[in-house]
Amino acid sequence: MSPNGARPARAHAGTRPARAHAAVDNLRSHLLAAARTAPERPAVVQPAPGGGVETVTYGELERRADLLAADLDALGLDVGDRVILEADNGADAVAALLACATVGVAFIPASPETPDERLQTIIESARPALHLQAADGERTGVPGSVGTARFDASGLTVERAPAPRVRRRRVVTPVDTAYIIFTSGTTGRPKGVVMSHRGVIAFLRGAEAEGLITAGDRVASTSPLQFDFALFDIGFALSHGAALVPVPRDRLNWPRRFAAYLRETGATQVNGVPSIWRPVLRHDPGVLAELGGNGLRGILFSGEDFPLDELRGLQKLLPEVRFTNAYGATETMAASFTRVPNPLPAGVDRLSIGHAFAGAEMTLVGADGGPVDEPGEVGEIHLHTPSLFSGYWDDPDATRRAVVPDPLDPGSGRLVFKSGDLASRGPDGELYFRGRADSQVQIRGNRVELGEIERRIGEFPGVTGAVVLLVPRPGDDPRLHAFVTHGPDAAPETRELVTFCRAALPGYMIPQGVHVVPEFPLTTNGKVDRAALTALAAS
Ligand SMILES: Nc1ncnc2c1ncn2[C@@H]1O[C@H](COS(=O)(=O)NC(=O)C[C@H](N)c2ccccc2)[C@@H](O)[C@H]1O
Repeated sequence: MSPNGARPARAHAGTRPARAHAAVDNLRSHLLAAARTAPERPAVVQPAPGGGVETVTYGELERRADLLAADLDALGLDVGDRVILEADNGADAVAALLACATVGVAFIPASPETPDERLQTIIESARPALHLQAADGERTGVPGSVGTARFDASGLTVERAPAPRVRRRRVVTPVDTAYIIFTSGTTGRPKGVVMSHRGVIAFLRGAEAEGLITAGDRVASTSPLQFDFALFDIGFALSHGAALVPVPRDRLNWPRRFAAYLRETGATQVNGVPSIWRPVLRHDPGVLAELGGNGLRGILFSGEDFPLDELRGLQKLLPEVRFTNAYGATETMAASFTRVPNPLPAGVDRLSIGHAFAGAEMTLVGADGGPVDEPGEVGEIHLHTPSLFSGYWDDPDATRRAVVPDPLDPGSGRLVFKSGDLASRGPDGELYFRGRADSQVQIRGNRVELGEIERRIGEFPGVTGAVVLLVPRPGDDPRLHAFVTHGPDAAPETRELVTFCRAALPGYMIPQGVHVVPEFPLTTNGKVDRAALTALAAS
């Protein structure tokens, strides 16, 4: 199927057919469906080059995607080749990823902030045919083995053509790779999460069934492109025929500019990790109050626990806004969307991650490999889902550890995602996140869930956030370190904090090092950077 939908004449027998771009279950056809029915509707609302905001319609987005797809096609890339797509989120980046999907090349999203050495590691691992960056991108030093090109609304400008390929494939199928996300990988080398067209589309269909937004919504996206949260936002907005509102970083960090941009673009929904709300809550809560009355009707967050006092503060400013806790991992894009009561009842001290989205199911498995059904009992989440990733790039061992035979039905041949997350069930079977399996540590022979210590410290008056780590010491027992942020009043006294912990926790769970910090360091995806804190504790 050529990009604009007409089916090419089949080549006569004996020669290879011209490349056919499948229109069935291809990310491009799924995300541009609205271009068929309402091409004049807004697809992306973003800053205009000369100031103010501009709207790119579905028809214009498709035109740009077709232009880029034809230019990519002309480079002779094979189905399955990889392309690094380095850009900030925006209409041209979306057109570029749709173009990749059209011709069947896998895009590896990177953001301009990705450090050179990390990009180098990804290039060594993924061996991409091409590095694509925006026309005004500043990346230099891409290795000679990789072609380089720039893109904008007028198409592709090739600087260094990719090496000629042997083209074995001609049809893009739903099980071909749509993208590869290289996650920071808490341990060792980054893992490339390979996601097929079919996986993403199955997930987006499940998300649509949740009825969270309609075609009239405008979804503000605050995550960098290399975080699959951004890809979720793009897919979520476009698959509903809604508008995507990418939020540039320089708007995100200034509360007044953030609020003004949301108002100016008409954003009705804001998606992001909990930390995006910290600057506005801390420095300028008033700007949010006016937002609530100006069209903002939904906030969706994901990535880590939302500190409850911050969440309550946000809800107080936005009493009419609907809060959704989205839980899941890049390996399945996500797993559940759970409505958070607004206001969160006083007695609630843990957010629910509910039930899996329509078409998926989360089951809990105990350390013994058996089912965990008792309410309150902790088990590891195993996800039964059509949105399962294809595997980790070039790492079959890691794949086998994560994609396992269903422990509750091992003979079935079915595979499930072993999430590495712990959870327990509430009275109605809804799940509560209980931390990462690898953050469950043994201290002097006792099993300790670091989250329990963080929760206790978080109850201390004035504490606004707590992160507890077990920091190894060469030749000695590891030590429990607590990092604490506090509100405007005085910093908590270490002695008082420790006494407060002793009143509720056994001796082996009492932090031995307490560090009051102005704020927590964040990863590029906006999550608390535990590795940075560990280095701080060890220093
Ligand atoms: N709502 C949560 N509460 C608490 N811990 C959480 C939560 N969402 C993840 N996590 C944690 O983050 C891990 C996954 O990290 S990740 O692979 O970088 N993916 C993400 O963080 C975002 C995720 N792909 C996503 C994208 C778009 C919509 C929803 C979800 C999970 O295994 C959990 O440990």
